[in-house]
Amino acid sequence: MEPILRTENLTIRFGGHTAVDHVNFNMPEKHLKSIIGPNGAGKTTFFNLISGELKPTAGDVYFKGQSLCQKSAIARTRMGLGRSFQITNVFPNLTVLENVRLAVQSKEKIRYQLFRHYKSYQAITEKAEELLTLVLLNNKRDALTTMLSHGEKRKLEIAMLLALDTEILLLDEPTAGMSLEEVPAILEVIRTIKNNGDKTILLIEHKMDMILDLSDSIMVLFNGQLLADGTPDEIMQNETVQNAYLGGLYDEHLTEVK
Ligand SMILES: Nc1ncnc2c1ncn2[C@@H]1O[C@H](COP(=O)(O)OP(=O)(O)OP(=O)(O)O)[C@@H](O)[C@H]1O
Repeated sequence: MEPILRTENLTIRFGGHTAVDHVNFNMPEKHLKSIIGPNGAGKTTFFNLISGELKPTAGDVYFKGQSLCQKSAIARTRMGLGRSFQITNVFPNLTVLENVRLAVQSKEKIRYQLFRHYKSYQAITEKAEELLTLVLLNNKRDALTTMLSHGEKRKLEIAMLLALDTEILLLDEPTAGMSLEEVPAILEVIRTIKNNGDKTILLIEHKMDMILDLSDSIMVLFNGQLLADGTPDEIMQNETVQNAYLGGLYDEHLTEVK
């Protein structure tokens, strides 16, 4: 079966530095794959190449077998590749519900262009509320976005990404900058999305316990190259990964690999 997403020799150079170096990877549908690797390994750059924010120097990305090299980031989102919003893209002085409603509306507008009457307005609100419940944020629906904690903002980003209803979700460090108490809620949100069974998820994370808990597979980037790709067990036992990256950096007491 054709993977839903794959890359072929994906490469980008910044001046003399090759940040992503001939990466071949593929994702089966409805799979959750995590990307790990030390700082500067090329994880975010790899994401940006997939989402279309960066153009590769060589190689290509394929969505359901279709080449994406000529597709803009917006075109890729329309096709079904969603990347989490940065919170800077939301309206800080609107409420949480209003922001998600706008995201739902933008998706519906793309599809139907017919949202003028009350019934559809109500449907949008209901969809937004459903998403806020899914990300455990419904209790903050009437709060101004600017008042949210960091963890709550990350949940809002996920709700807005889900509003776009894309088949693939690209989540770049959803727990970055969170307090330890906030992490389990995000873990729960991602687990719920995964268990709903209709999304393919690509996740960049540094928290090893979370990665091992959630992932169907893990790929390891190192100096822009794909060092390994396998099940969590395979990756934990992979000698090359141990020597190059995990060895000495990860033990059972240390939950975050940097
Ligand atoms: N626009 C750019 N111009 C020049 N160099 C860049 C650019 N973007 C990324 N790089 C370089 O490419 C390399 C990979 O960066 P990237 O941010 O993808 O790593 P990362 O694995 O996501 O790291 P982190 O875990 O710290 O987020 C780094 O050496 C970085 O300095």
